[in-house]
Amino acid sequence: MMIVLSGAIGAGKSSLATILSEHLGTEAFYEQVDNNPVLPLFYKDPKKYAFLLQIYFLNKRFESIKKAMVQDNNVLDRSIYEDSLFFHMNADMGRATPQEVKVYDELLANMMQELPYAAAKKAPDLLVHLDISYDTMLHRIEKRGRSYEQPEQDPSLPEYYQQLLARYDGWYDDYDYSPKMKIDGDKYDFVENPEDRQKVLDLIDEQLRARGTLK
Ligand SMILES: Nc1ncnc2c1ncn2[C@@H]1O[C@H](COP(=O)(O)OP(=O)(O)OP(=O)(O)O)[C@@H](O)[C@H]1O
Ligand SMILES: Nc1nc(=O)c2ncn([C@H]3C[C@H](O)[C@@H](CO)O3)c2[nH]1
Repeated sequence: MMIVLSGAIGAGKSSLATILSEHLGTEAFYEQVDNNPVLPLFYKDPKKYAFLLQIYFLNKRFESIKKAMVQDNNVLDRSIYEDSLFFHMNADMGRATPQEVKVYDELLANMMQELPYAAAKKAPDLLVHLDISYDTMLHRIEKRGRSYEQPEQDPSLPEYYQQLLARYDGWYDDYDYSPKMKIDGDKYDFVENPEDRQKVLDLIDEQLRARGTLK
């Protein structure tokens, strides 16, 4: 069983990946963040580092999907499809050249052809999208405390975060690579509240059962 989690910055993907993989007895594969040497550079100088960061993420994402595919059962913290959302938004903000966008899009398409699920041999069984409001996003970013993500470091970050959330709405509506479901990340505190955690797990189990993925 392959489950993919999606959602904006601080939506709770890593937290839910841990909870869900423990619940299902599967393995969690996390996005490389704290050991990512390019991410702090990007936040300091997005124009200079947007393309390099994107290549870094694409490479790591591909590596982690390849590892995940070896196991039959896994939970992936963020999908490869969202990387492109980030990059195109940054490009529209003037942080990547049209040539960089072309190279990235072609490389992504090439790499996707190598993924079994891209070839429709094995799509994810379910995409679980964590939907959060702007206020929740800021609160969670503060709570987690990565210094380079804090709005005090850069007054343009609130606008960046708002744009990202707006793009995610359209992205989820258009996503059609696999079955999908949304979880209200404002409503359910699955990190601190055991009752909320159980409700979220029940909602996901229900979707997996309806599709015969979970008996
Ligand atoms: N549903 C929730 N209720 C309360 N707190 C939450 C919830 N989800 C996440 N958090 C808290 O918000 C912070 C961010 O969560 P997490 O790192 O899981 O998000 P993420 O989606 O993986 O973020 P990113 O994409 O930036 O890596 C953490 O401090 C976590 O404890
Ligand atoms: N520019 C850019 N492109 C991506 O593909 C991408 N994927 C994640 N991130 C940033 C968001 C969080 O700060 C942090 C953790 O998700 O990494 C990205 N940033």
